[in-house]
Amino acid sequence: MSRILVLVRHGQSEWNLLNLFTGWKDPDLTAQGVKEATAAGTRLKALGYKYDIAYTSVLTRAQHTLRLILDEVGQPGLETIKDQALNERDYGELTGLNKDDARAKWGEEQVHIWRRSFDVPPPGGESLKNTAERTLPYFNAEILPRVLKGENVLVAAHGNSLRSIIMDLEKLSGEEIVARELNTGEPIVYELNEDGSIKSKKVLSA
Ligand SMILES: O=C(O)[C@H](O)COP(=O)(O)O
Repeated sequence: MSRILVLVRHGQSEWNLLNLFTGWKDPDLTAQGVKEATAAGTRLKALGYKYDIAYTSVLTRAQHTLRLILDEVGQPGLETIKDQALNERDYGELTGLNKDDARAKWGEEQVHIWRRSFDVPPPGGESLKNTAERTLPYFNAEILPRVLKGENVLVAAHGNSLRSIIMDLEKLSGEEIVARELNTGEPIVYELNEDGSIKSKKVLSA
């Protein structure tokens, strides 16, 4: 029984490239993002796992990343569940703004607080804590039980929706998780014990 859980942030998106706050907006991958997702699939393929189910958000960049990975691992038809619980954190009024312009307007420190504090939401948006309040009930009800019964599960999602899940899995504090940066298209492969604790973890870096 292998109990593999793979978490992967989408490849570079058009708005990542433009340095815009993205949140629930729906840009697709750039050519670079397509390469990153394909390379993530190649690295996963080398591990040799077969997956039982995949989960993704309702946003194009995560779904496209997942499709490219599934093609690479030779499971293009894998059952996939799309749910908005896995969407990126809603960036509220920052959505669509350039991150450097936002720093110029509100100051480096304030923008850093909005991006990386645990519980201070950007105006009209979600903090990481708010994000966890929707991702974790979904993860714990739908995804984790499948891994614990011995299935291999692939999740393609977003920087902050995955941070909230990693915080819970790795039992990190709010401070520890906001310091964790997730690279685009970089799979994190967990093997879990029967009780949900981590048996092993590998980050498949480029
Ligand atoms: O929504 C976004 O802009 C990014 O996907 C994540 O942004 P962050 O690194 O500012 O949290």
